[in-house]
Amino acid sequence: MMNNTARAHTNIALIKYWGKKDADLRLPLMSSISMTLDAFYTDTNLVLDTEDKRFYLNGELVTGKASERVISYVERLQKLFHVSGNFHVISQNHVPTSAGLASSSSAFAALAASFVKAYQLDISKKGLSILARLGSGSATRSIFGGFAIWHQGQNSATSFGEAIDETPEMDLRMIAVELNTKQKKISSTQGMEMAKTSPFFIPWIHENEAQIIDMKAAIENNDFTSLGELAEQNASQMHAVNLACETPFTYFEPETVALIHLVQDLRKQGLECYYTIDAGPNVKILTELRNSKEIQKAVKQLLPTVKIVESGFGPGIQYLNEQI
Ligand SMILES: Nc1ncnc2c1ncn2[C@@H]1O[C@H](COP(=O)(O)OP(=O)(O)OP(=O)(O)O)[C@@H](O)[C@H]1O
Ligand SMILES: C[C@@](O)(CCOP(=O)(O)OP(=O)(O)O)CC(=O)O
Repeated sequence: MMNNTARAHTNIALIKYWGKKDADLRLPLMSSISMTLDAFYTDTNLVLDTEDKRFYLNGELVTGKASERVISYVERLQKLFHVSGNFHVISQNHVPTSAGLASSSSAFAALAASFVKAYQLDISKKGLSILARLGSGSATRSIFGGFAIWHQGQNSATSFGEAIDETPEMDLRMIAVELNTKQKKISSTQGMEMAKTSPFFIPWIHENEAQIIDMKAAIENNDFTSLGELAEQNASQMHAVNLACETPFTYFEPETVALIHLVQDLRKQGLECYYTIDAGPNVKILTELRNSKEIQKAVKQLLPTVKIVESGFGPGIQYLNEQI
């Protein structure tokens, strides 16, 4: 049996994607910039010519909505490339699923890559990023390591991810504080639709262009302080949009807010760090290597039971061994 296993690492957006202009094509209303992480990843093998269509995640058969999303995604790619047949998607998440730790970014990047391998298609990384986008927007950026940008584009052909710097020199660590890794109630797809009802949604989109320019400059200049300040501001704005919706909602839990205060306090004490938060309660703290251990100690003191995972820059898409 051919092994088509692809490994994709998750990425965390520093300038976030939160809003679509075309839901079916997953065309965003803004560009986004991310850091690919080495600590979290997904391995996915698309097995062809099976008796039926199935999705296995972490060794268990998945049914219902989560399975439909994955199966209909593969069917969509099959149509695009004029191929057909049954398949099994066999995937392992080395990241908590649906908890705002970007499992969908690594999931659909790995699945798109495995599809391309299974059907022996000759696709560039840019093309692969476009295919990944059809599964989950943030997956466009997980094709690349280091820092990546997703250009919002005008249509499917112009909305793709690109590497900014795959082997950055910046001393940047991301400390993921896993408060709660239960599946969230409002998926990212739902959350960003609801966000459109917020009076802050249009201003949020307008801020994006300048933030992208500034974040690119911070990366180019190896400027951790500017990167952290911008990332924190951008994440806070995204969560403010959600709180002001017609039906207000938030992904924050009490511990999320406690960690925001902790980061601010540590900064006052001279330990430079910043937070970013995605569609879930978990907090990611941006810092430099020299302060990382002390910050983790402070988090443990405040919340002794949480799991903490430190991450550096991860690589782009990879294929695992050829034969099994
Ligand atoms: N390994 C996998 N293979 C295929 N689909 C997966 C895999 N892991 C997660 N998914 C699917 O990805 C989606 C998770 O996206 P969702 O937006 O809810 O959560 P998330 O993990 O917080 O990701 P993000 O932070 O990118 O929003 C779910 O539909 C889930 O079933
Ligand atoms: C807050 C975010 O993590 C939202 C990610 O949203 P998804 O990429 O999961 O959304 P869909 O395209 O609907 O699948 C910000 C980001 O990663 O840019």
